[in-house]
Amino acid sequence: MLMDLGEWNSSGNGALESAELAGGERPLAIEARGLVKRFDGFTAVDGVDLSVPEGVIYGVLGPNGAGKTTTLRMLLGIIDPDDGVRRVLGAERPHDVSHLIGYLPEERGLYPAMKAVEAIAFVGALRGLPLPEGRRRGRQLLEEHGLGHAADRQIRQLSKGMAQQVQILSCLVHEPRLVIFDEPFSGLDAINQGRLEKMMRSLVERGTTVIFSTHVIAHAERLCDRIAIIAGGKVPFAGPVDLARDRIPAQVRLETRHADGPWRSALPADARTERKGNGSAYFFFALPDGGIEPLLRALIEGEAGILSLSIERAGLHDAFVAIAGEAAARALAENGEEESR
Ligand SMILES: Nc1ncnc2c1ncn2[C@@H]1O[C@H](COP(=O)(O)OP(=O)(O)OP(=O)(O)O)[C@@H](O)[C@H]1O
Repeated sequence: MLMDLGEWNSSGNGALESAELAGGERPLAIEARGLVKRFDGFTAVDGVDLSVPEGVIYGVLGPNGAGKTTTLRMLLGIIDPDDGVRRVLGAERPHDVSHLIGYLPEERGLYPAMKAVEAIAFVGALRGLPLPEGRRRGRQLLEEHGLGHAADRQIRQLSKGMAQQVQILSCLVHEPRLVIFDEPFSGLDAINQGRLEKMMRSLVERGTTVIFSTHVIAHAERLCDRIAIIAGGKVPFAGPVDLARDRIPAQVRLETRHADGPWRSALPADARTERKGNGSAYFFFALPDGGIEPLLRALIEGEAGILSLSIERAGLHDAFVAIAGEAAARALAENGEEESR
């Protein structure tokens, strides 16, 4: 049964998460609680909570089949959830605010016979923008993004990447407050990926909220203020990128003049060792829970001869693999249990 957000918030637990994850006083562009979607008995999305503050770039990360597109479609009102609630730009029915939203679907496609500028104006018209204004803005957008030469060419005459860029611009022509891009980088070359990143940043500078899904973590790491990781239809992590990186310990790389000594007992038992010919050694291990200071003390007192020491925080890629991998394995095990019942 669907509940409303007020009801959900008063349950306590969710209100806490919402305040924690939304970051300060910013109003939320999107608030979703307990979204569930089933297809023929298969649960594709299984209780997704999302809080996206206005004016940020928010990444929805997940492996193939994780439930990203299904979640985005529920937020847009393209499909309805079987359970849970969502509020988009303050509206409980996403269709009421569709004129404020731009959307790039995972399946690309503009009418092949349309000219680029007409295609942009057409998408704008679907969002309530008068066609002549759509044509004017469309031409301007194409010029601004280095595609002025393509304005009067049919979509079928453009390369796949160019057509995708035109479609991305069509999402912006009505100057939406919220843009949802499903896998916007796939199909673009490295130069155009860079341009798209720049465009996303400038949208946010103007106050637009940008949500995009991806399985290319580097884009999210460069762009996002906040992310949600979806795996197996659930959200094992939602929040600031740094918080995700902190989910796995930093890696320590230590080089000592001596390879052995009583100080070795201060190193984690699973430290990987590489001995060098001159008697010195490298050690690689996860930063211990107690931090580096107790270890440093032992190394200094034991005269290990520290030659170099670096502590590297985990990248988002490694954090993603750990968080998503664990969640996907859990979902698989739960599904197996359900099937065997
Ligand atoms: N209309 C549908 N009918 C049946 N199953 C569906 C439908 N849409 C999605 N699914 C299933 O739901 C699961 C989640 O799909 P979804 O497209 O949301 O994943 P995704 O995270 O976007 O994946 P990808 O990164 O591969 O695009 C998949 O197992 C998919 O097969």
